[in-house]
Amino acid sequence: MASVSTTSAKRDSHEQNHLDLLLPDLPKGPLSMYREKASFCWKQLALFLDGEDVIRFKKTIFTALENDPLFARNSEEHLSLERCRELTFLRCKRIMEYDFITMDEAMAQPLKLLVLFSCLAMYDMSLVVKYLLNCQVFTNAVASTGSERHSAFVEQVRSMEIFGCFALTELSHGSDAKHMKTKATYDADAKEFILNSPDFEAANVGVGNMGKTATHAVVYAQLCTPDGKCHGLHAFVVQIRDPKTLMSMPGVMVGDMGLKLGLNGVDNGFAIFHNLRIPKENLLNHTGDITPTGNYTSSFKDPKQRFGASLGSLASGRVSITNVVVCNLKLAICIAIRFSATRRQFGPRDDEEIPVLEYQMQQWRLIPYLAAAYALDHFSKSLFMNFVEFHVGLLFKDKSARQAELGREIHALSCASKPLASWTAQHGAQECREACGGHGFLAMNRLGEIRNDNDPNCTYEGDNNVLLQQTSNYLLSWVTVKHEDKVPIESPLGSVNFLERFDDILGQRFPASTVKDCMDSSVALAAYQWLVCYLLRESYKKLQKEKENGSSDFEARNNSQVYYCRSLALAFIECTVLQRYHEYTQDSSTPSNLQPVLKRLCALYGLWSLSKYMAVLYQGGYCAGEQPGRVIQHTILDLCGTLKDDAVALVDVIVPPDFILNSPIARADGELYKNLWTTMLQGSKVLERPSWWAEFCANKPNIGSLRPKL
Ligand SMILES: CCCCCCCCCC(=O)SCCNC(=O)CCNC(=O)[C@H](O)C(C)(C)COP(=O)(O)OP(=O)(O)OC[C@H]1O[C@@H](n2cnc3c(N)ncnc32)[C@H](O)[C@@H]1OP(=O)(O)O
Ligand SMILES: Cc1cc2nc3c(=O)[nH]c(=O)nc-3n(C[C@H](O)[C@H](O)[C@H](O)COP(=O)(O)OP(=O)(O)OC[C@H]3O[C@@H](n4cnc5c(N)ncnc54)[C@H](O)[C@@H]3O)c2cc1C
Repeated sequence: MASVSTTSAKRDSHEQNHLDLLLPDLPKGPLSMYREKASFCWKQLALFLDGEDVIRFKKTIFTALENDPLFARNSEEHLSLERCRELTFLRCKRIMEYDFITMDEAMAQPLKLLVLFSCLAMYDMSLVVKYLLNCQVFTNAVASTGSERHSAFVEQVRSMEIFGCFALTELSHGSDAKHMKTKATYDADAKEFILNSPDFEAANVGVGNMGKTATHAVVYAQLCTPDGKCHGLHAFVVQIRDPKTLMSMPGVMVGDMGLKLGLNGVDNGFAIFHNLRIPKENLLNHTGDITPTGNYTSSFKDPKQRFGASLGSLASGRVSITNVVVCNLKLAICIAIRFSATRRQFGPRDDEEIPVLEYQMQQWRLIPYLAAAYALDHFSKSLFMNFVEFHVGLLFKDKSARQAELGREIHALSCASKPLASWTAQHGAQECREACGGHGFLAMNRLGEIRNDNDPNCTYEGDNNVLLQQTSNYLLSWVTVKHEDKVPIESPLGSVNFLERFDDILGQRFPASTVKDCMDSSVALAAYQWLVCYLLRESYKKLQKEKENGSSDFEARNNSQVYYCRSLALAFIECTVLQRYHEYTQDSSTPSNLQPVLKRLCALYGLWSLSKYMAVLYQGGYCAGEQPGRVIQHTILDLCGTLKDDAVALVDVIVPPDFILNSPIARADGELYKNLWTTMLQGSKVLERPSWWAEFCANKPNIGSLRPKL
C-alpha cells in the first residue's frame, strides 16, 4: 500500500512541477487572498481548456511581441492619425515576418489560427483587423469566390507584393448588398470588364485598409453583359494602387475617411471607379462566369441562391469576429475583477475596509460577464471548427446536400453569434468601466480603448439587427419544411434538432422549485428550448396574421421583428451557446475536480441570460406565480456569491500577460496603487507647467470688453 501511495505522490509532484514550468506561479501580493480561496487549481483549468501545445504557442507569440521594440507600449503618447496607421502597418508586416503559424501547421491544427488571432486581438484590435482584412478577408474572398486562376493573388498577399481589402459597402447602401450600384460591364472586344461607379453615392466607403495601404480590392459590382442584361452582384479583383508607389491607378479615386470613434490603426477608405478596365479573368467566377464572346454562365440557376453564394465569404469574417469580441470581453472582465479584488471601500467597522468584490452589487454586475466570457469562448471555438469543416468541404468541391445544409446552418449561427458576442462585449466593457470607478475612465487602464475598439464589431460584417433577420428566417424556414414537406427537423450540427419535439416542449413548465434545483444548467437549457419554440410559434403566427390583414411579405416581415423574430434569433443563439457549454461541462472527459466551478459558470450564464426574458416566460405560461422568478433571482445571486471566491483564479486562467493586458490597475501582482501611481508619474510632462502658461500668468482677460459686440 505504502509503495502505491509513494508512487502516486511522486507522479503528482512530477505533474505539478511540469505544470509549474509551463505556467509559473503568479506574483504574491494583494490578490493572493483570493487566489488562496479558489476552489480549483487555475493551472489545471488552463491546461484543460487550452492544452500544453496551445499554452506554449500563446507564450511564443506574447513573448515575441513583448521583446520586440516595435510593439513597445506607451512609447509615444497621443499618436497622430498618420503615425497610428503607420505603426499598425509596421506591426502587421512584422507579424507576417514572424509567421507564427505556417500554412501546413494551420491545416493540421486550425484552432491554432484562432489562437493567433486572439493573441493579436488582445494586444490591439486595430492590428488584428488590419492583419485579417488582408490575410483572411481578402484572400478568403478570392479563394472561395474565385477559382484556380486567382491563386496568384493569394500568393502575392503572402509575400506582401500586394495588400488587400474587401469592398462591398457603398455610400448609399451597406446592409442592402443586393442593390449595390457599382457596375462591371463586359467588353467582348477587349476581353475586359469596365468598372464604373455611376455616381458618388455608389462610391465604396468605410473599407478597411483602403484608406492608405491596399493595392488590391475585392470589389462587388453588378455584372452586365454586352446585351444590356444585368446578372446581379459579383465579385472582382481590382487593382486600386500601384504596389511600387502606392499611388492610385488611373480611373480610381481612392482616399481615406479620417478619424473614427475607435480602431484608428485601421485606415478606412473610399473609392470611385471611372471606366476602369480590368482583365476578364479578374471576375471571381465561383458563382458565374463569362465566355470570351460575352455570354453569362452560372451553375446557380436560382438568382437568390447565387446572390447568397456570392456573399458566402462573409461567414468566415463573422465567425472570426465572434472570437475576437470575446477577447475584448475577457480583457475588460479581467481588468474589472482584479481591480475589484484589490480596491477597498467601506466596511462593516470603521477600522475594516473590504474589497469592492465583496459587495453583492459588484458581484452581480461583473461575475455574469465572467461566466459569459467562458461560455462564449467555448462556443466561438466550436463554431470555428464547424466552419473549418465547411471550408474543407468547399475546398474538396463537396456538392452534397449535407454540405449545402451545413453552409445554411453556419450562416444562421454566425449571423446571430456575431450580434450576441459583440453586444455582450459592448455591455460588459461599459459595466467593467463603471465597475472600476474613476480609475476605469483613465485611458491608461485601457477600458475606453477596449470599449471603443469593440463597438464597430456591432456594425461591420453586417449590422447586428439586420443580421439577426437571417437567423430568424432560417428558423422560420424549418416550420415550413415541417408543415409542408413533412420531413423531420434535423440539421448537420444539430442546433435545430430540438424543434422536432416542438409540441412536447411547449407543453412543459418551469421545473425547478428550489435554488438547488436551479443550479443545474439543464434547468436554464430546458427553459431556453421552450422559449425558442414559443417565440418561433409566435413569430410564425404574427407573420401569418400580418399577411391575413393585407400586409405584403415585405411589410409582414418588418412588422414582425420587434418582440418576435429579433427575440427569436437571440434566444436561439443563446440557447445554442448554452447547449454546447452545458454538454462540455457535463462531459465525462471534463476532470471531476474542475466540473463544479465550470458547472456553476454554465448555470450562471444560462440563468443570467434567461432572466432578460422573464416577461416572455410568464406571458407564454412557462412560469406562473412568484416562485419561478424568485428562484431564478436567488440562484443568480447565490452563484455570484460562490463564484466570487473563484473569480480571481478564473481570471488568471484567461488573462494574457501584463504586457499584453496593459492596464496598471489589473497587473498580476495586484499592486493596484503602486502600479497606478508609477504609471501616472511616468507620463510625459506630468509635472511640467503647460506650454501656454503665460496665457494665465501674463495675459489676463479684459473682463466685459467683448460685451458691447454681442
Ligand atoms: C476579426 C475581424 C476581422 C474582420 C474585420 C471585418 C471588417 C469589416 C468588413 C465588412 O464590413 S465587409 C461588408 C459587410 N457587409 C455586409 O455584411 C452586408 C450585410 N448584408 C448582407 O449580408 C446581405 O445583403 C443580407 C444578409 C442582409 C441579405 O439581404 P437580402 O434581404 O437582400 O437577401 P435575403 O435574405 O433574401 O438572402 C437571399 C438568400 O441568400 C442567403 N444569404 C445571404 N447572405 C448569405 C451569406 N453570407 N452566406 C450564405 N447565404 C447567404 C440568404 O440566407 C437567403 O437564402 P434563402 O433564399 O435560402 O433564404
Ligand atoms: C470600422 C468599420 C470597418 C468597416 N470595414 C468595411 C470593409 O472593410 N468593407 C466594407 O465593404 N464595409 C466595411 N464597413 C461597412 C460596414 O460593413 C457597414 O457599415 C455595415 O454593413 C452596415 O451598413 P450601413 O452602414 O450601410 O448601415 P445601414 O444599412 O444604413 O443601417 C443603418 C441602420 O438602419 C438599420 N436597418 C437597415 N436595414 C434595416 C432593415 N431591413 N430592418 C431594420 N433595420 C434596418 C440598421 O439596423 C442600422 O441601425 C466597415 C464599417 C466600419 C464601422
